[in-house]
Amino acid sequence: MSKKATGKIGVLLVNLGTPDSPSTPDVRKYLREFLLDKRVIDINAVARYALINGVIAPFRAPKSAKIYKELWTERGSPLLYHGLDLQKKLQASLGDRYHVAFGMRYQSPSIKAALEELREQSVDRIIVLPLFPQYASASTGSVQDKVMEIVKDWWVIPNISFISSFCDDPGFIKSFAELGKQHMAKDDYDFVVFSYHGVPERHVLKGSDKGYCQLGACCNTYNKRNKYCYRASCYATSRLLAAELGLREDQYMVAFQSRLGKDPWLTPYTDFILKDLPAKGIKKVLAYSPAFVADCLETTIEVGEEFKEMFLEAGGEKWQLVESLNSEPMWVEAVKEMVLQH
Ligand SMILES: C=CC1=C(C)c2cc3[nH]c(cc4nc(cc5[nH]c(cc1n2)c(C)c5CCC(=O)O)C(CCC(=O)O)=C4C)c(C)c3C=C
Ligand SMILES: [Fe+2]
Ligand SMILES: [Fe+2]
Repeated sequence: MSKKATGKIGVLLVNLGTPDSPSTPDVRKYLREFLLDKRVIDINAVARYALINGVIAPFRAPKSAKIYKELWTERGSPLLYHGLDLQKKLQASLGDRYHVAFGMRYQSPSIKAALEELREQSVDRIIVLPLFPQYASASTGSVQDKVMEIVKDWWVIPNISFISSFCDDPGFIKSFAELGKQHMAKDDYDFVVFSYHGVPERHVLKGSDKGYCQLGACCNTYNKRNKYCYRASCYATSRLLAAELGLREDQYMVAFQSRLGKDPWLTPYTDFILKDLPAKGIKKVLAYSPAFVADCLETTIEVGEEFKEMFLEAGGEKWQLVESLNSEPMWVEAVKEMVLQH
């Protein structure tokens, strides 16, 4: 009797990317690659190059380099070492039938090198998991774009599938809720802020299914029509986390951070709303950053330090960041389950 040939399954974990070092030239190199991506800055190529060369490279890069220096540790950038830790632990948990590789959309290790590593292992098929819970063209879409650009040149193209969104994945929600509960067990909080990385409103409207998403009540449910709407996905994650944490609707809020440029981005802006909270009697806030599954500049510095300072200055008493999932055992098991179920 013939035995069906079954080889290894490749798993490719991808995160956004980070500079190779916090020096200004390395940060500039990173920002250039990142912001020249037409899925990130979706304006015409001439204007995009002018923006990068005229503003980002000379002015933004040295400012960002200062912040990266604060973030940097002995192991380097957290986004990178948490990714490598997750890769190792997931490999150990999945065992020999799988080969787990890790790549970054920008800078290193590259997606190309990670895909070559999988090719070297003669994998039968590849499951790509962009490490962004909520689908956005600027994050998940860009990873999909890059993977396809690379494999289209291979002579033999393996079966490739993408886990494009996991904003409502039970393991993701449970693991993140557990981290919040640990803080709630140690102190009483008045309020929870779910602060997501923002995107320009235009990005959401461009991805809208035949005009379904209008930046309003359309995001109050998560359904077939808005499955890939970033805003709807952020609200879906928040509702599920709130339910798991036992929060009433008046005990939490969804907001968006990290605007760039003058176009309207998703509102409300976190840095605006947090200043109004103390006057409403909200003095102790637990802050989640659920657009990220690894700590990085956006969580540790922006939410954990900058927003904290603003909140305390506005009369707040405590602002506590819920650290990210990183390579927490519950999260490793949740990722394993996503891969096995896929
Ligand atoms: C959640 C996923 C992300 C989306 C969506 C996203 C969109 C997006 N980002 C910028 C501009 C910047 N983002 C920066 C940092 C950064 N962004 C993400 C993820 C998403 N971005 C991560 C994980 C990080 C942190 C990386 C790290 O090294 O720790 C930065 C650089 C930092 C800075 O200079 O402030 C910029 C710039 C745009 C324009 C955009 C969508 C249009
Ligand atoms: Fe970003
Ligand atoms: Fe919507």
